[in-house]
Amino acid sequence: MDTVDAIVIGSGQGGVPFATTLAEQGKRVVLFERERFGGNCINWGCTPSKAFLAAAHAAGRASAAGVLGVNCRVTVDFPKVMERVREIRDRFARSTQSRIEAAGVEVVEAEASFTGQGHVQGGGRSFSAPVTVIDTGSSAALPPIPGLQETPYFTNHNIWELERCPERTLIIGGGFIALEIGQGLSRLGSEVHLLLRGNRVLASESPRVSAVLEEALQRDGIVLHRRTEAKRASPLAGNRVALALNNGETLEGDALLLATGRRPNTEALHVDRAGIELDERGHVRVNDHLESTRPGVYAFGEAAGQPAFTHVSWEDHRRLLATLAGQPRRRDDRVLAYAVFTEPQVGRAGLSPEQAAAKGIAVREGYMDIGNTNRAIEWGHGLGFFQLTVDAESDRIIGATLVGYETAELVHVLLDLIETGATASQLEPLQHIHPTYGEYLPSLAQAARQPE
Ligand SMILES: Cc1cc2nc3c(=O)[nH]c(=O)nc-3n(C[C@H](O)[C@H](O)[C@H](O)COP(=O)(O)OP(=O)(O)OC[C@H]3O[C@@H](n4cnc5c(N)ncnc54)[C@H](O)[C@@H]3O)c2cc1C
Ligand SMILES: NC(=O)c1ccc[n+]([C@@H]2O[C@H](COP(=O)([O-])OP(=O)(O)OC[C@H]3O[C@@H](n4cnc5c(N)ncnc54)[C@H](O)[C@@H]3O)[C@@H](O)[C@H]2O)c1
Repeated sequence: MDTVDAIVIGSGQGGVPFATTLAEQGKRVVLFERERFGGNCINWGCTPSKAFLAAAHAAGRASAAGVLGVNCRVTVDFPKVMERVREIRDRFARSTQSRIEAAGVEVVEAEASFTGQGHVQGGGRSFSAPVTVIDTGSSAALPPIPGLQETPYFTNHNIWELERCPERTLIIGGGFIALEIGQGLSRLGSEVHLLLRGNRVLASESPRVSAVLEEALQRDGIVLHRRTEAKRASPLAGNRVALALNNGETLEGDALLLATGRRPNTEALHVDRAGIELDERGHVRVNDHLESTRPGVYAFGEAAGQPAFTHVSWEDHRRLLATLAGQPRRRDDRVLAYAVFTEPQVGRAGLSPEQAAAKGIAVREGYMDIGNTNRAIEWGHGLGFFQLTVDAESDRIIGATLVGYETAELVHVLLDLIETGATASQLEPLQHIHPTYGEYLPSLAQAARQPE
């Protein structure tokens, strides 16, 4: 058993900068990784999905350019698309490994687990440290469908190995992954069917977000099956699949993608041996400062049940470094922002009106149908809206939902205004560049003005 200054389990989006920062300060740091360097985001999440969507949206935009008078015949070299996706993923994973090694972090390429004494072991090595960080992320949660284990299926983990575009893809789920990968496959030539357990896509967002996305997905030719559950999965010849549905129908496809949420990677850790508690969903139970029920053992990112976004895990590493340095930071001390990278995109920051209502905050709303604006008409973008949530009492901007072209970029304006405590009255007189989508943000603040 070896004593070091810090142990990090998992080379995810928070674990790597946490380990390298301490190592660069001269600390002895050991990092365990059981699979590929860079975790979910680089290998099976953000990086491959966004490289894939770059190709898909290029195809989608070219196919839709007829409204501009530009007629394109799109042919997709699917193997080349996927080769590029994997090359970018592999490049990012290699550069993560180089970064870890250059910082002087000791790497153990093995699965880590706790011993009864609270030490961490793996790959025939055993360590103890005053600070241990669990950054083990999550994996796809599989729906309990009879026959699934005998049926070939994809998750976000293996879909990037596809060599041929499936003629017909069945996707279970209507959340982030189903929408991004589903729209991507559709734009690259697959007939995509989304099986929604409920009545709408992105059910965690306001219904008007779902309505715009559903319209966009249907324009792409995606078939939505509402209130539809698979009762049995079966393999067919040639790696094809059949799903028996709750409405009595059977749907056959060339590929099945499961996109039904996540489960934390905490089983293999045997945390119970070290007196570290998990919550009912398997996340490491942490306090406001990301410390587990065992002093000196911390968890962040998805393993700790933080919102499942890369920038949240990354921010968690800064939160923990600051906490260890005696500064007052909490696990939720930033405004949550995120985006769905469909077309149109969904850019979100802070509270939706529904979330504000659930917290008992009285709000005013600003709303604009962005499809009718000059910019959208000039560019031929028909779909989208901008929405602003303003605290009725303080006039502060507390949330925004932007659905439209590249709104994942634009929403940062509002994120920064929320973070800095700006009011709608401060946004309203600002001057933005013409002709941009950004120039409608002051008008959005005006739309949220208190009726005189
Ligand atoms: C398809 C998809 C697309 C996504 N797109 C985006 C996006 O565009 N933007 C965004 O912000 N987020 C996105 N996400 C979410 C984002 O990828 C995750 O929230 C983020 O990677 C979580 O980081 P983490 O630090 O919690 O863990 P991870 O990045 O998952 O890292 C955990 C690491 O721990 C390792 N590990 C697990 N158990 C052990 C063990 N016992 N011993 C040793 N090593 C272990 C794993 O192998 C892994 O490398 C996407 C996710 C998916 C699935
Ligand atoms: N752009 C991004 O930042 C991005 C992209 C992809 C994923 N992510 C993160 O990863 C998380 C996981 O993505 P996801 O799409 O797997 O989860 P999700 O929570 O977004 O969606 C899960 C979907 O599966 C459905 N579902 C759940 N259990 C089911 C069952 N048993 N049968 C049928 N349907 C079922 C839900 O109704 C929902 O539609 C996201 O919540 C997000 O935080 C982020």
